[in-house]
Amino acid sequence: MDFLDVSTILQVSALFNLMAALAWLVLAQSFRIAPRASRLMAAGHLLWLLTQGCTACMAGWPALLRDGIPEFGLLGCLALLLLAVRRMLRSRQRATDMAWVSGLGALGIAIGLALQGSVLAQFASTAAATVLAALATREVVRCTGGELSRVVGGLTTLPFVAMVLIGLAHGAELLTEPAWAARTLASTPPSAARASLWLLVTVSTTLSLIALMIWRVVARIQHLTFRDPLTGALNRRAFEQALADAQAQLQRGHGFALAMIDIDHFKRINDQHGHQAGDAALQHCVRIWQANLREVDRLGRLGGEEFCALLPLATAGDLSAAATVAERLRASLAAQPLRWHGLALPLSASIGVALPVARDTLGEIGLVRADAELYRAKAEGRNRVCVATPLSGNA
Ligand SMILES: Nc1nc2c(ncn2[C@@H]2O[C@H](COP(=O)(O)OP(=O)(O)OP(=O)(O)O)[C@@H](O)[C@H]2O)c(=O)[nH]1
Repeated sequence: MDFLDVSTILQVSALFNLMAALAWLVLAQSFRIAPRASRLMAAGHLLWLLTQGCTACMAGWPALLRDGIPEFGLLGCLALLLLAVRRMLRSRQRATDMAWVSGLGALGIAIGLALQGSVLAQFASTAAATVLAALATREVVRCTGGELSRVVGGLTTLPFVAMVLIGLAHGAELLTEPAWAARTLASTPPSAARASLWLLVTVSTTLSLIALMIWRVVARIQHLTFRDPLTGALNRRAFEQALADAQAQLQRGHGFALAMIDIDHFKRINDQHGHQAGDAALQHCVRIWQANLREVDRLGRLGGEEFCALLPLATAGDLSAAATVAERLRASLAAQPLRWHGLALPLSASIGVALPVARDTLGEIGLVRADAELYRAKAEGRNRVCVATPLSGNA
């Protein structure tokens, strides 16, 4: 079939890489969407385009260039892809592993070229590129696992897995078929099947990255909608929704408790050390409390320096379990002062705990009672937990 000849596929691939590079640049420059990741992706596509372009027209070039350009190009593209994936997913993974793998790969290619054995150069670039693709796969699985549905997560990961498999197959081919491998990539144009496979992988990897970017934008919008921008705790609206949901669960026998929390003498921090210190104190408190809560617990900022923790209970009505959690929140904050410009600012909080009642559809009774206990804790000297006696009608 004419439309499947190698040069047509390579032209389509070149056009695709050019368009993709431009699209990533527009996203980065005009829309400021994941700008660094988008720029890295654009650089990756342009490098691939350049590599393909050189490969197509270097018949008369010195052997060193003919053999070296495709291998260094492949390695560079995979390194850029891994960096882009990590930026896109806001991974905290350092780039040390990427630098080591790329460095060793480049060294292997250089040794292969110096020995005039393109097999070694090809093998080094394939091995390093495969490891980089595996690192990118691991990153995608780690960052999206549990966050995306299985189908979407699987589809997004698939192109990266395919890259690893192609790398492994090519590596095995180089090792087991030395007669084939003795010919260089430059002197052996890829078959139509191989060129199509690479085009497919390039397109599907780009689509995957776009899916990850959309996921990131949606996650950001959700964060802005449901989270307090300063501390990352749920905002009031989201917390009230969580409370209403928990109340609905209470009717079905799933109990929960409310712990109303207020930082003690917070105004003093603002007055003595400035508003920025106050903001840092709020972030410090939430960081500590989140670390002492379970995944199922919900922490909301109701306003100013007032927070509320919604604590699902394993046993409905188990007030002592809720009191234990509240005491843990209090004690952990009291034990960890805020480090601020060389000072250690002690912080404490007063906490009121109450059990909601099933007859209250919106959870307001629970909130009011937890609030009353909070004020009792303040009145009794602060930095303490006060627990409400259960009302009749508790689930
Ligand atoms: N830095 C900062 N301060 C805030 C924020 N929201 C509210 N505040 C301040 O928090 C302070 C709350 O003061 P008060 O209500 O008197 O409470 P307090 O000083 O903690 O006293 P007690 O609760 O009685 O222990 C006020 O000065 C508010 O301006 C915020 O987002 N950042």
